[in-house]
Amino acid sequence: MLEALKHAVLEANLALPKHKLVTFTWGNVSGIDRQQGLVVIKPSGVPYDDMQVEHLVIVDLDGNQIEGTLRPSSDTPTHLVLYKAFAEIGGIVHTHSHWCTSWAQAGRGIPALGTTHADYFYGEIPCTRKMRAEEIQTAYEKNTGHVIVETFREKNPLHIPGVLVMNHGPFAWGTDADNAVHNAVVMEEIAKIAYRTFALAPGISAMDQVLLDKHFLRKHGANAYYGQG
Ligand SMILES: O=C(CO)[C@@H](O)[C@H](O)COP(=O)(O)O
Repeated sequence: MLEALKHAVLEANLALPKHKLVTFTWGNVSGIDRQQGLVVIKPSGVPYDDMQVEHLVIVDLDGNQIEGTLRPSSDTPTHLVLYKAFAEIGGIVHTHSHWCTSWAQAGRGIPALGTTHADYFYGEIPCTRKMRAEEIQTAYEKNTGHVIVETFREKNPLHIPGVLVMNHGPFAWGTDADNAVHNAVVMEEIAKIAYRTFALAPGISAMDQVLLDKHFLRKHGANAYYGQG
């Protein structure tokens, strides 16, 4: 069982440079086995070209390293906070993809401006608040997870499968590691399209709710293929 998850997480990590979402060793992908309470995650600092399944690290939800000789991703505590807070998700991606990271550095959420967005995100892709100095100086990665969870207090993480961490970059998630990468790719495309939309129409408002409903709910509502109700 865990072998299959390890291979799925490896493939998801290797998809990041293929989709040009990362440079060098930036970014990371994890997947969770909810029955065993174990998370498989990318090893820290390993070039994607060199990455093998035996390099992957397994941790429990308290962060104890269960398997693997390398250090787990430096963002592991963030992943673990999200797995504990969002019980429905099975995979998490963090990247420094250019367009999403630009919106995150500007501290701006990405409003829903068109159907490309509406097919995957049921409203604005939010940006977290700025982290306080003491949050950064103590348990930075864990607190990054906490500000994401705080941002989603009134939101369904399956309806908005991603977030922009202010001054940092995007995190995306999904039903598994592969779905999380899919959402990360879509998020980057949406960020690029939205930037260009604002360049053409600076004062533009978010799309009408009726069109947002139509597109999101026909793809993710009850009985939809993706089953994300
Ligand atoms: O957020 C960051 C750096 O700002 C991370 O994405 C690193 O770029 C990758 O760290 P490892 O997963 O290799 O530890």
